[in-house]
Amino acid sequence: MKPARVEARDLGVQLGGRAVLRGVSCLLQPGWTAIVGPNGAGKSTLLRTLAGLLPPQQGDVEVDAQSVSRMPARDRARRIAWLAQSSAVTGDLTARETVALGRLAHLGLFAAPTRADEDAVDAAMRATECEAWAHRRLQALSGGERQRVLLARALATGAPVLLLDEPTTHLDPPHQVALARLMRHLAATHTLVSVLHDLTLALRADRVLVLRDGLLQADGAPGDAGLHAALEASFGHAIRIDASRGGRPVALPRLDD
Ligand SMILES: Nc1ncnc2c1ncn2[C@@H]1O[C@H](COP(=O)(O)OP(=O)(O)OP(=O)(O)O)[C@@H](O)[C@H]1O
Repeated sequence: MKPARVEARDLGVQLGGRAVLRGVSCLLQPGWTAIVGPNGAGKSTLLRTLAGLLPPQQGDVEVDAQSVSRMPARDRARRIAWLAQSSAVTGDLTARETVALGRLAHLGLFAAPTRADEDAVDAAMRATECEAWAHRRLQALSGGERQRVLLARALATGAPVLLLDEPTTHLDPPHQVALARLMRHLAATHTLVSVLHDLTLALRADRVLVLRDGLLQADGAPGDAGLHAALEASFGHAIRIDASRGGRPVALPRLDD
């Protein structure tokens, strides 16, 4: 799979009469980019706009120099996979049937899944460790189990661009660690973008974008002093970035001072 390059230029999005994104530009290269920022900063809106699900009133998004807004839906689905922040679950599908939906854009009309489609579904379920519930109904799974199935559906698409909105939501600590490892692994072959609230996890990405009030405040590598300053400014006095531990920066909550 050839990793893709995603370019957002001067994005402006208004929702309910409010400017939610204001002139956001960024170039997302193969590797792992984390998007962080306070609640309501516009992170999910940016991800939906990058995915081509929300047409911006201003600016454009291109994947490998092709505008996502003009891309046929099937092409878009093969190139960009999106994991929503909270997915409403309806219907009676099993976990495996849900993951198999990720292959839809690869199937011809009325065509049965090929061996390659079945293998892609199995591999995605193994990657997020959800094979054990393959035949259970999605609706009957816990929040964390369901999140892993929905992540597997995104992986099963085989899309080079993965846009994950708060993928660690509902996951227990061991599965948060497993997901962090998976994201590092996927970053070698994908353009992976994840919205995260866990700043220490975000500082494991190759690059971190800080969004506040719809404006891009910083775009830097985890070691950049400018990025640390933007994080501390964006989250007020609630956090402190400590760059000294084991050579990797960590975000510490200020509980006692
Ligand atoms: N459909 C909508 N109509 C009006 N306003 C909206 C709509 N969707 C989102 N907003 C507003 O846009 C702003 C940005 O929302 P968004 O979900 O992108 O924020 P976020 O950074 O992802 O927040 P969080 O960390 O809380 O998930 C918020 O103020 C939100 O209330």
